[in-house]
Amino acid sequence: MKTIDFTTITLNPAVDHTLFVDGMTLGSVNRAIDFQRQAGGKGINVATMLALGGATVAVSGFLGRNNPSIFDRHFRDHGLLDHFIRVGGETRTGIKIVDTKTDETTDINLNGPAAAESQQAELLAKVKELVRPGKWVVIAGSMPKGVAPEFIGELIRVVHSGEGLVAVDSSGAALKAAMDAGADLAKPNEHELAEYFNKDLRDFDDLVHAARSLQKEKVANLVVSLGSEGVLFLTPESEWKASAPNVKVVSTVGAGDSMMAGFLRGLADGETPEDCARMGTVYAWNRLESLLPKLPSGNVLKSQMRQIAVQPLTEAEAEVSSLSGGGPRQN
Ligand SMILES: Nc1ncnc2c1ncn2[C@@H]1O[C@H](COP(=O)(O)OP(=O)(O)OP(=O)(O)O)[C@@H](O)[C@H]1O
Ligand SMILES: O=P(O)(O)OC[C@@]1(O)O[C@H](CO)[C@@H](O)[C@@H]1O
Repeated sequence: MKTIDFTTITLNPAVDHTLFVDGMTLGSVNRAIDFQRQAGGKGINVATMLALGGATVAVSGFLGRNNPSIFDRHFRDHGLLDHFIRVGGETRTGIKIVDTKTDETTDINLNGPAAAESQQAELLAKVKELVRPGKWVVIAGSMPKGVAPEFIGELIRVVHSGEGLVAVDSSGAALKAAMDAGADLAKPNEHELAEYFNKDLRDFDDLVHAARSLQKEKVANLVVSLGSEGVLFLTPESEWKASAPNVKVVSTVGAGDSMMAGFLRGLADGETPEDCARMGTVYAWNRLESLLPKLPSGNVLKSQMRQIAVQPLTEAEAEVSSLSGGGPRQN
């Protein structure tokens, strides 16, 4: 089999329908000024950005048998190695409404087809085949019907038994199961972090405290994405905060997935944690400014890396507390 640099697993992919509306009004007729339909789902989005960066990426998970063409085309166009298990029914739709007046994106994610126990066993066998020692396997996105959150733990054990590394982007019970099973990297956003600890994170202090305790107790590499406020990256050796310069946001769909791709690319290339935070932010930045996934040439990427503001987390904490007197964050 071809060399595989990364594998991504999307248990619940989606055909994303992005609608641009100039001023959305609930309860009335709205007209879209633009529309885009593309193959999506968190693991597929991560894989696409990794492939655009030059990596060989295998994609797996569960894909509906009845509407494969948009995915077949996407995998072909990006050179993704298709190892999806086909399940009965249609891959679900994800509706993304981008309000160009407020710059807000609203997601309505539909339910996808169920994966039977035999198909889950098939996926575990497939992942066993795809794992490579020292290479990252990404498990990203929600769980489809019929799949228990603990299945993520089973996937992690298969990857670890093949000496691979696991990065997880999930939420709720699945994130808990992944933390208990010993994932090597996790990328919750601040809401998922609050949900994990079942408490409000009222200010930056609360956020940092929660991130530190998750990193110390459960996961070596913790990435906490903070939307327009940037990202935190905590490892056993160091803690960083990074943010992009002024970004002209076209859509936020897939920004977190692109960030994950950039971090993994940095880690796989043996970059410092500081440069991994830069790379993650640059990948997210490029995704935010384009409706279709894209990455610039190496030289432009390098110059973008230099524009990312990165500081030790302790420095960011001191800045925030001197600005706010330690009070609640102003978003
Ligand atoms: N408006 C913005 N301006 C600048 N950077 C942004 C903006 N929105 C997002 N980013 C960058 O993209 C990264 C990921 O965005 P965000 O935190 O929204 O993703 P997420 O919530 O993790 O995504 P997902 O829904 O895929 O889990 C952020 O950490 C930040 O670096
Ligand atoms: O329902 P999930 O699996 O949590 O998220 C699915 C999804 O919103 O995530 C991607 C963006 O991150 C989209 O391509 C896709 O529609």
